[in-house]
Amino acid sequence: MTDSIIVDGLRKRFGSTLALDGMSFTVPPGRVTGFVGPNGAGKSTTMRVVLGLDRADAGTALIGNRPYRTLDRPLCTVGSLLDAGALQPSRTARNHLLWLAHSQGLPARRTDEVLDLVGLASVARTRAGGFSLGMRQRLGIAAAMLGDPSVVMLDEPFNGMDPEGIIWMRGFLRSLAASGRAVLVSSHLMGELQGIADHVVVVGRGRVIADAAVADLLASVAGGRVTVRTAEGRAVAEAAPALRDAGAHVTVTGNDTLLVAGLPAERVVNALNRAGVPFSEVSAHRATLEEAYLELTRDAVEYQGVPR
Ligand SMILES: Nc1ncnc2c1ncn2[C@@H]1O[C@H](COP(=O)(O)OP(=O)(O)OP(=O)(O)O)[C@@H](O)[C@H]1O
Repeated sequence: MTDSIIVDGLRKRFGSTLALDGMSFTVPPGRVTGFVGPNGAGKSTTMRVVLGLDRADAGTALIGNRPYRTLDRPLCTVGSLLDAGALQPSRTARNHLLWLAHSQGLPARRTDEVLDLVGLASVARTRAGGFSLGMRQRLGIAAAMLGDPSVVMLDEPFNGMDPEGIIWMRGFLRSLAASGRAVLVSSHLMGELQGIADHVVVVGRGRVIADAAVADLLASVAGGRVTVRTAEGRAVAEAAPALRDAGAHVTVTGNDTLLVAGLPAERVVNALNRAGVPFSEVSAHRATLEEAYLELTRDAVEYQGVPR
């Protein structure tokens, strides 16, 4: 599979709101790309434009080098889940999918295959109106997979899922990428993306703030904070000056503990050894994707709580 999503210079205004302000990124095949940003950053609008549901004022959105509207059999190229609530509550899960399959000229047997795929085979003949949000998400994903698409785009698929559902979703998204599909997943749950996304596109105020491999993003934000534990009483008088001489910013956090910034762990060890300060621990902090995200989006949050 070789299809990508290519978003280039999208602009979209709703009245006085500039929802998209030059949104540009690519989602290549074979990996999970996380699409993250604060409320109102433009994630849903971007996905709607890619799917031809909203028209951009400027810019282009292509799937496999073609605009969505020109695809011959859209469900066979791109599968999407934007709103899990969008179903006929009186239809059974199977009939919902049968109706969709029929409208796209897809064989009826695909409905049973995708119900199996998402773990809903046992409730195939239950009315979807009674489904929990997590089950609706699964049904929405089953619908997205009907045409065996090469591109998959899911808006907040973890919404309403219980822990078991979240574990299932993680494995499912990884398997989609492993089979060569281009996968775009929006989420507020940064912890979830850390486990599954290879790459993240971070957006704020309608444009891209960061477009990077998860590993690179974490390294850039880690900031090299290191915790040091010395022998009792030697943190202030001996370790701190030695580390400051080596160029570190040092905060003494206890009688035998220090927090060091601006010096990698190996150089912290070297400085302590040179000064003859015994220590029992030198540990580098690993930034989480959540920390990286908060740092990147600090200036892009539309609604920020003001402490009173
Ligand atoms: N149909 C619409 N009419 C008016 N304004 C809209 C419409 N759709 C989106 N907007 C506005 O455009 C901006 C971008 O919204 P969008 O839903 O794309 O953001 P988002 O990143 O998906 O946010 P969330 O995480 O809250 O879903 C917001 O300010 C939103 O209020």
